[in-house]
Amino acid sequence: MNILLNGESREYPEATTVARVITDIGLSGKRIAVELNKEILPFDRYEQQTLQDNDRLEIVHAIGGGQDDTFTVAGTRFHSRLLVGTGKYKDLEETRLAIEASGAEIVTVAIRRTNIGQNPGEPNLLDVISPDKYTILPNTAGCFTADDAVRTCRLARELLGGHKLVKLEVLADQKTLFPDVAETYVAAELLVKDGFDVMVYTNDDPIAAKRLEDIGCVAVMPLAAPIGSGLGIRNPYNILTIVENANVPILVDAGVGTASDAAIAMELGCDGVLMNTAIAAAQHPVMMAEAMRKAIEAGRLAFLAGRMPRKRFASASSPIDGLFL
Ligand SMILES: CC(=O)[C@@H](O)[C@H](O)COP(=O)(O)O
Repeated sequence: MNILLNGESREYPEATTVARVITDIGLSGKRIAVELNKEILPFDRYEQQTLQDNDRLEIVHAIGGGQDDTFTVAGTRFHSRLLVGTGKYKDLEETRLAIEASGAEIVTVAIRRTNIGQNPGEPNLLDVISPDKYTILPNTAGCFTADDAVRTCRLARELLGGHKLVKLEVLADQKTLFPDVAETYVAAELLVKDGFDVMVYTNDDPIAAKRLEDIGCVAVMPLAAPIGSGLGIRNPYNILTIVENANVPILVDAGVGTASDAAIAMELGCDGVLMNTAIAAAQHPVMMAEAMRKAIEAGRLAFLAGRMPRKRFASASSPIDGLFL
């Protein structure tokens, strides 16, 4: 039988249990949580769970602030579930400090608006955000057609020496900056055929999200609200449906305004959140970057822990049943 362990295929000659896989990879005895086919099995509840052919098992070390709680995009594992942009900062030093405080490992760069080598002689973002330290995620912000977006990704690939991971966004109009989903499909198909690993920005529409996954995108990134609006998650039920249907990482992208918005995205089961304005436009960007890092970790842990069911009526916090009064 075959299982997918943290995104990698693993063969077993016969049916096996989660406990056996954990022993095989040297983690027995540790307090961990696992995700089986997107469902969290916290702590010790997975032990005797028998795996089926093609089950997807993610190992999640939840204890200790998510130190080893990783997610995988295009075969690379990342510890930080917070992805950040580089626009709207006062200067490059503030950009550097905020990104450092965010703990982000993936940093997105608008190729049409940021110099990463295409304008020699001008300040180069890569001098402060080094590709040796961060995974640079070129994005196609400012592209309104599939052709433009594909051309921009190819330019990024040249500038970054064969880099395959890109964030595709094809926008429909200046006022809303909502994605043009039809053009996004076309661009995604062309880029996937051309060998790119495509993380794709889209509406909070479960049908569009699934279609982009089927096209071969390595991650799907539904908006929380319009880019730069800071309105937070407008449609949590759609985000939840997208997460439940997905076989690739789902990252909320755009419209987050403050730390609680980021935590809600994580509590809904998203794999991560990408944001820019909420940090860069805060009164204290570096402080907000740290708040966002903590919110992402707290939201993730709350998701793993599993929230209590909502109830319509009260139930006493200190039950007296069984007490002799
Ligand atoms: C930086 C980037 O890629 C933006 O296009 C992204 O969508 C972020 O949006 P916010 O600025 O609303 O966080």
